[in-house]
Amino acid sequence: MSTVIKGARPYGEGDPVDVLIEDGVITAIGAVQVPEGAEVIEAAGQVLLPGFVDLHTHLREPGREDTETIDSGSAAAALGGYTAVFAMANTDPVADNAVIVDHVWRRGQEVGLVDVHPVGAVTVGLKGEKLAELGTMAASQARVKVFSDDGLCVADPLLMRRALEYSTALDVVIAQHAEEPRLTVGAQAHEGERAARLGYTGWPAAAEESIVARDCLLALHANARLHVCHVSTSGTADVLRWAKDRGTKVSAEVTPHHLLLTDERLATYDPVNKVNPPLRTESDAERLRTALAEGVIDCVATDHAPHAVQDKDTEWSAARPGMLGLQTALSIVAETMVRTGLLDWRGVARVMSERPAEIGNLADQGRPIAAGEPANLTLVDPDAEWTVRGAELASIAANTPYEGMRLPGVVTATLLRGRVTARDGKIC
Ligand SMILES: NC(=O)N[C@@H](CC(=O)O)C(=O)O
Ligand SMILES: [Zn+2]
Ligand SMILES: [Zn+2]
Repeated sequence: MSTVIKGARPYGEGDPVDVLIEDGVITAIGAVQVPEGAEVIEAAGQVLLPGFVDLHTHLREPGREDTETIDSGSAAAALGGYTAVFAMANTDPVADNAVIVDHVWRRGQEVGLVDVHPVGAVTVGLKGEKLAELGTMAASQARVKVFSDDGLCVADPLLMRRALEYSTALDVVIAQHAEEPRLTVGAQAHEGERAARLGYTGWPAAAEESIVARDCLLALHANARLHVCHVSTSGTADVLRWAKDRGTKVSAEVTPHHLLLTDERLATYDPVNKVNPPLRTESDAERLRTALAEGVIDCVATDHAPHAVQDKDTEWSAARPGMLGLQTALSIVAETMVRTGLLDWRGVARVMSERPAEIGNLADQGRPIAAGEPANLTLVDPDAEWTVRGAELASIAANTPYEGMRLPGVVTATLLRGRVTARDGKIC
């Protein structure tokens, strides 16, 4: 089985080249003779990148298959240019044991569009009371590499410390949803002038920053790896810079929506804009963009969070937090980071593929585009634009905050180990 991508520009650099892929591996780059019977993808100068890796996806299976399944979520991921995603543990039942994580892993392999790596829960039932069996999950068929109670914060400092200590022996990473729960009781939106005017209880920046600071110190003293989920404030960027300068093994992600959207959206009253952590101010978003460009924030993760109409289309306070992200991530990064000159395409490869693959400890993802490397690839038309329609996205739920927006950057093909999983907006 061979495929030739004709006339692509790896990392958007240099003259167009042909890429020959045989048996899932890149075997030649340059002017390639098309083998008999090979599948040909005419790239016409488009940008070729390593397949994207999402450290933070909610696929809702098991438990809420009315909003997303491993099948539908894998399709959304492939169409968005992803070749691997990490599926969060806040399912029903919770992914806090080997049976559930193995189901998620196996189902992902059956669907075959993207590698679905289950995230294991840190605490039993996400209850924050006692540690889940991290070792059993790490040794299971799913080989769990990332643990998180995402949706909830591991707030107890003693439990968090233990989790970090165990993680070093298992060579896994603890990903924290940084939210001091005592500071966010009843919180509905970013604590600031806009929330105050609408009478919403505020979600203060310090609720995030205080946990990030605490966890960085715990990780430093335990010599453990910590990953910070969905950074949303400029103060968190300050803490991360400080911690990294001191040698803390901390990594962090930012979501596309926190790069682009702000609490100005509160004025719409539309709960499609409700998310945790909340949309912050313009100056926060600006700082998150520069922190990502500088590497203070390591990568982009979608926090793709599908929700049913009845859980979203209600009054603000009753709506669930979360928004879709897999199929729009590349375009939001193109809009906020590439068009602004903050990142070139090599930088996009770093924040959407290489760094997330390293943090998630995936040996076969985020690899260089070179002969001998696995053919996990994404082809992007940087000049094309498209209009977002929630109903047309592959997810079962349709809660996109970008409805009707015209965005730059179109994923034209995704290849997983040489197999074309998505092409021109269709699943293959
Ligand atoms: N981001 C959200 O607003 N919601 C997530 C949970 C989470 O990531 O905290 C969800 O599971 O819906
Ligand atoms: Zn979260
Ligand atoms: Zn999440």
